[in-house]
Amino acid sequence: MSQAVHPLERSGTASAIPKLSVNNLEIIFENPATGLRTEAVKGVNLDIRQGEFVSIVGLSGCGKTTFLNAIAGLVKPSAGSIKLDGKSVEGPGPDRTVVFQKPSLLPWRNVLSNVIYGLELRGVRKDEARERAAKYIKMVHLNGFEKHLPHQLSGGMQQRVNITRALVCEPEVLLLDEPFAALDAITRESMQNELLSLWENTGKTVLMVTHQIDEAVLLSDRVIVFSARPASILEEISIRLPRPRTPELRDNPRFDYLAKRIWELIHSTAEKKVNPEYEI
Ligand SMILES: Nc1ncnc2c1ncn2[C@@H]1O[C@H](COP(=O)(O)OP(=O)(O)OP(=O)(O)O)[C@@H](O)[C@H]1O
Repeated sequence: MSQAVHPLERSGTASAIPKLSVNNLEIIFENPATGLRTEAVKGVNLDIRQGEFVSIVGLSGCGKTTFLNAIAGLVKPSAGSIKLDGKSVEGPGPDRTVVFQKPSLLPWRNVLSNVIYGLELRGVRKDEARERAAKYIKMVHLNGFEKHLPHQLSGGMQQRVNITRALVCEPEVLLLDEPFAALDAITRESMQNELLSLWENTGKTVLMVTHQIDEAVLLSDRVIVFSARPASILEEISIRLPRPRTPELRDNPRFDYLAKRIWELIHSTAEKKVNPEYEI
């Protein structure tokens, strides 16, 4: 198998400064009605390089989405810091886009119009917006469906529009929260392949939350295993498998070994006792 050049090397942007830098992150939710607190994230330190593909796995409810939302600027850290290109993240910004599990398309807008919506909000000229949208719609093989309304698309196609809508804004960092969870196995596999080729073509930095261990191994440069809540990093696993990655890689014994290792780590943390909430 030929070894593809990693987007990081191809772009020539390898730098000592991480793209994203999370330091001692702590997130505690407070319920104003009861005064009870839920500690979701505790003491997370993580650096992500430009062009890296990193996945986060962990038990349900451990704090993965909270962590991703903090990087998106949607959740405020209780302590610690998040830096993007060395600058503190204080809220949402055009440099980051989140793709959630459920497509949130505007039902009255067709595919093209949904894809260019974010560009309209950013004041991008109409002709430029259409040109950019056409490029990404083609990349995800949705050309021919530009005039379809969301309800005229399958779930997988809707999620492709959702991802296209995020990509067309050309964010520096793409944040994916279980983007393929609602899809059947076959559609999921084809979406994983599309995501891989999009990532290879665009060189974006990707941070993805997933419950699918094999998906994390197949796509990522690194898999971060979170502990039970409050999320802390249990282990970082480098995925040294050749690229381009194809589904056949699942037959590679190394793939099996890595997936089993991650599974064991998650399993080990399931034994940990978790307090649902504690009083201030
Ligand atoms: N807005 C909020 N207010 C209060 N508590 C919250 C809030 N959002 C999340 N939590 C709590 O934080 C903890 C972590 O939730 P989070 O959604 O980050 O977990 P997760 O790992 O993404 O779970 P899953 O894999 O099931 O999606 C949970 O105990 C949850 O109840």
